[in-house]
Amino acid sequence: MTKPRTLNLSLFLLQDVQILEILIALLVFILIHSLRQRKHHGLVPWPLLGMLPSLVTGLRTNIYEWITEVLNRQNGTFRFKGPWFSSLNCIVTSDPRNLEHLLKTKFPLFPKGYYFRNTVKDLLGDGIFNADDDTWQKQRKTASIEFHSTKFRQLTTESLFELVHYRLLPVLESLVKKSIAIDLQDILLRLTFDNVCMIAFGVDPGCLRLDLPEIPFAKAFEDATEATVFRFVTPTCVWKAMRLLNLGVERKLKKSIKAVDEFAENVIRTRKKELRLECEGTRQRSDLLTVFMRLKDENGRPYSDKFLRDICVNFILAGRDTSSVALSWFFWLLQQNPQVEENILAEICRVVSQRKDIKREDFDNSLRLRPEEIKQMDYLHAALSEALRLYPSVPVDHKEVVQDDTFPDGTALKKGTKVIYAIYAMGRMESIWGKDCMQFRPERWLRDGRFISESAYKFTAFNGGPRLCLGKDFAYYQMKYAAASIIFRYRLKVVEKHPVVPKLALTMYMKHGLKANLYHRDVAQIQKHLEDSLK
Ligand code: HEM
Repeated sequence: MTKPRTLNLSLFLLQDVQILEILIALLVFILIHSLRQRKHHGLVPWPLLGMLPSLVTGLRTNIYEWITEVLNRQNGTFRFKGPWFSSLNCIVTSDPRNLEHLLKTKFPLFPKGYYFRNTVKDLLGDGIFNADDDTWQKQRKTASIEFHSTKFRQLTTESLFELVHYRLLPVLESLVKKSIAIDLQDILLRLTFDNVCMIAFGVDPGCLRLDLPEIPFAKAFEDATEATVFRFVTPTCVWKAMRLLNLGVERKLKKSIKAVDEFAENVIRTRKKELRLECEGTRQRSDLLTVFMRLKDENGRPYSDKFLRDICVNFILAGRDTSSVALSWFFWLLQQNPQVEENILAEICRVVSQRKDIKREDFDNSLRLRPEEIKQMDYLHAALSEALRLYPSVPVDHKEVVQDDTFPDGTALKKGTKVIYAIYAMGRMESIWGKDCMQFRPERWLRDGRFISESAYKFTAFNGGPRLCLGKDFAYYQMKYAAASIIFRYRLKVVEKHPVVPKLALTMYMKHGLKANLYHRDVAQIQKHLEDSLK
């Protein structure tokens, strides 16, 4: 009677041992496989999951630092393998030779592509950031003519002057008087939002006011970009299912897009009304939205409200977030590099002291910088470029391969491959910027005191080739004007222990803003620079 039981037990143990052996063999196989793969790709590809576990580690820390570290180990290019069920496979590169190939030499082979368009379509629609081919070309041409017109330049100079002197500085002054710590990023976002609306749609939304009003649109816009970025790190089938079932992040996205749409629709409705009045003989307008409203599509019909909505949303994204987050990182870097701030102050005093009939007493709070003076500020231009090198407003960008090709570094590219170019990582590579690549050193941009620009394929903060940022000149002018006006009057001190980290979004916001106290600039400090300038 005991025999069969012993047999059963032996059989059971034997089975157990076999399972254990199989498991050990499998583990050894995975380990060897992973180590071999790691040699090739720098990241461990797990069966079924691909390199997803490594990506998750990156997402839990600082994703941009993680990409930089992997790219540094892999000489500037690596192939990311996602799980078998996902659409995360892509090539990530920071090699300037590849960038030139991608953005200029073989530009037609690398559109934004179906995957990108599909992922951001709910938010950006067919707007310029999300368009290829004819749709892109038409918007680019129209916007380019407008951006380079004298009228537009005049409009941008005047609107910025008004915003800085009648809104930004009074708001800062009132906060200084009340000794209240401010979120500088929030204030700058308000400034650039009002500014882009004024130049792109001729509308002043009045975000930057003394009472710093709650702007539901701004919150909705931030939530929408954040949720859209989440789609890039989620398998397509998963986010599509979540969208269908209206769950989690997708639910939030839908809600925030609704608020964004309402804002854009309101702008379009108001403008249409104004255009009708214009026909009846009131004042003429010539902002970007009006220009598009006067155009006809390929069927000779006016553009649809949906397309006009896309144009609005894309220009807000282009003009609002980029300059304000760049300025926030710039002020954060100044805090750690007080000598750079001192040099900027010295430059402002030197440039202004060249005015005819300038008197010492003119160097006070009422001083208003002039456009031609802003253009002479090469050191400030260099310092902003240096901030954008280390903290590019668009930290990564995306293209898709439409025909088999090979990168100059030898990487084979199959049709349909997604290519990520890591702009943040490019700014921090020793191979591109030298041993001091991590230092904030505006001098690297100067020769004999004059600003010298870098190749767009090394310094890709404004993109390059046919899709070079259309607002680059305006952005520099805007950032220089706002920065110089603030630095001349105030000293900034970031609140102690305030965490400064990037947020995962389409543009590189500071996750917790930039909480700081402002103090009036010491008059003696200004007078000293003035004495030096007048020597
Ligand atoms: C520091 C400020 C800025 C930075 C770093 C910046 C950066 C960029 C980048 C990286 C792109 C390429 C995006 C892509 O194709 O995926 C881009 C495109 C563009 N930018 Fe800017 N930008 C800035 C400010 C502005 C401003 C203020 C405007 C307008 C008011 C503007 C208008 C545009 C437009 C219209 C495009 C689309 C160009 C195209 O696809 O043909 N940008 N910008």
